[in-house]
Amino acid sequence: MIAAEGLSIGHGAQVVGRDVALTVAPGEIVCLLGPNGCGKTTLFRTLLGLIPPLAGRVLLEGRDLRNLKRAEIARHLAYVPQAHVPPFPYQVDEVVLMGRTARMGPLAAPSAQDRAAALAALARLGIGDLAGADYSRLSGGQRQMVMIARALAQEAPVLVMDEPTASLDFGNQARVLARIADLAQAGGHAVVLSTHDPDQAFALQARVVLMHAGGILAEGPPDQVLTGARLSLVYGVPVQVERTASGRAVCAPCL
Ligand SMILES: Nc1ncnc2c1ncn2[C@@H]1O[C@H](COP(=O)(O)OP(=O)(O)OP(=O)(O)O)[C@@H](O)[C@H]1O
Repeated sequence: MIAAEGLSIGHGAQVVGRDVALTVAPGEIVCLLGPNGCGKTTLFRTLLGLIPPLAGRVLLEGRDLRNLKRAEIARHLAYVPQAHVPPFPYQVDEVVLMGRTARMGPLAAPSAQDRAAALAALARLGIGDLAGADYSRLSGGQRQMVMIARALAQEAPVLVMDEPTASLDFGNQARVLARIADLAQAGGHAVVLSTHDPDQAFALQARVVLMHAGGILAEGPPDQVLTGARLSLVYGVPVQVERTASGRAVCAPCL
């Protein structure tokens, strides 16, 4: 669905990562982990075609991203940014409708079908009752759900999410993660997300891509990739991975 081959990423002359290989299939969640500044956002921006690869290529449905027009990319690939308060008081359904842009003709007004798709996306995430609400007055968790709804309205099979649980409280983190799991399992979406919390990779049973020192240090199931030794190396503090009585893995720094 989306694949990166021999990718070097970076900004101009500054190489941030080399030899990045990555594939994400329908129904799969890939969790990108790594310390601040390791290049997660740079990789996302390259996957989205916002900055060019320094080497290698990104394939979307088997086609090189460089040969695709912006609207074509948007029909396959939706980006879920971290939710911020916008400067204007948009209504929630208007924000979600923005996800339909790539499916509308140039200068076309949203059709009844576009509006229906926006409302369906909100309903699918269980927040249909927020359609008429002022987006700027929502809680952080609700805003993040609306950003996901906007991506769903785009009807793109691949979802790229930049720290979707950043700045959310404990309950909202769990709610957003549950929705993401559902989008992959029931909806068949391919999801790539970044997080600073390795426990989330276990919770989602995601495939982990652990970035370190300008490349991918390890990749695979959380049980195999997220060992105490690797997490200690990558984050520079001693980390233990322990099992709870129910068998769940918990990563904790040894303070
Ligand atoms: N627009 C830019 N121009 C030049 N260098 C940049 C630009 N954006 C990021 N960088 C540099 O690229 C490197 C990787 O940054 P990036 O934002 O991709 O890391 P990250 O893993 O997403 O970090 P964080 O976890 O803090 O969000 C850093 O050294 C950063 O300073």
